[in-house]
Amino acid sequence: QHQILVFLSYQNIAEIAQLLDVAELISRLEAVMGEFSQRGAGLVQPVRSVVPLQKHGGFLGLMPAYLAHEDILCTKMVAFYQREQGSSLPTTQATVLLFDPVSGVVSAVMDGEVITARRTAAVSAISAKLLMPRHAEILCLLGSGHQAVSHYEVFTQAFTFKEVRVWSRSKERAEEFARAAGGPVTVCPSVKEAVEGADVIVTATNASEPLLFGKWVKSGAHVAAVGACRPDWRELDDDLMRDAVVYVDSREGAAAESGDVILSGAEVFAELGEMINGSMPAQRDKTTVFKSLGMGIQDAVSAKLVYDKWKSQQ
Ligand SMILES: NC(=O)C1=CN([C@@H]2O[C@H](COP(=O)(O)OP(=O)(O)OC[C@H]3O[C@@H](n4cnc5c(N)ncnc54)[C@H](O)[C@@H]3O)[C@@H](O)[C@H]2O)C=CC1
Ligand SMILES: O=C([O-])C1=[NH+]CCC1
Repeated sequence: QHQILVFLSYQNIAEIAQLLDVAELISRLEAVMGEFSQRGAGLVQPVRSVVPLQKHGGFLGLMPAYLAHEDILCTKMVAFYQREQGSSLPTTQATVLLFDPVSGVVSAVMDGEVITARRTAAVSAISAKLLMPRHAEILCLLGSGHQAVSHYEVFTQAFTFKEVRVWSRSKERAEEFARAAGGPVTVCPSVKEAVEGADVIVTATNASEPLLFGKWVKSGAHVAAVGACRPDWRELDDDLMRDAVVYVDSREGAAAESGDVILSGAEVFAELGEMINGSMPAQRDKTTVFKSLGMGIQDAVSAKLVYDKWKSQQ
């Protein structure tokens, strides 16, 4: 009898978090990103289709992927919105469907919150591992929402920093973030003060105008830019985009969706996967930007990890 895993309640979100081990996830993401950048026939992932919800200031993104070698068929549906400050509605909500690729039958329906948060931070951590200064001491997080939290968790698990800073539009939110963090976090009153001297900067905001300016960024620093996923949204200014060596998760994705890339006219140097598979170098000594947009293959390997771990416990 066919059994479908349904992980959609609040309790299930905690279960997914328990099943999705960060170290395992990083290793699976490295493998799939490296394979993606070879553009072999074994991996099918169209650029995300995005349906604008103009009336509501939102978008619905559809993110299918098929990984032939591991026979993983998956799609994520993610709704994301630009909310007024203080709105109680969530900005990002996702659901992940995993299929049996032999029959096409759905094998799992999962809430996508943990998968989206953790796999995005894990991909940023891979970029930082390859591109941040060798003796990085200061991590700076811009934003204090879901992605900022997951980046804090994954980065402090993967690396050791002497200082972690956070800046957020709302000082109260930044203070809440610092209180909830598992270690000391300095709350900074401005973006400038937060980023000055930082070795690694994560931008994880819903901004649509640049908030991080190149003139504030230390030479040689690494920026993992996670927000601004629409062609007319920005987090980074032109100076930073043009002066830094720019890496992306997918060249096609960046050309279609990244306002920071499209509007600055910056050249994309390489994909993260090209560094992983050795076809392009990691320019660690330069100032670097990793522009992340999110990919269906990342959700697919994450969902498969959760599913396999759950199955092994049945
Ligand atoms: N690259 C990727 O794979 C993914 C990217 N994202 C993007 O990451 C960003 C953050 O997502 P979440 O943490 O889930 O959202 P969230 O709503 O939990 O947090 C958003 C943060 O941005 C801040 N913010 C909102 N508008 C701002 C503005 N105009 N200027 C400065 N700060 C502002 C908020 O105060 C909050 O700290 C979003 O842009 C989202 O679309 C989300 C999922 C995956
Ligand atoms: O990859 C993803 O899930 C998203 N990227 C931008 C908004 C959601």
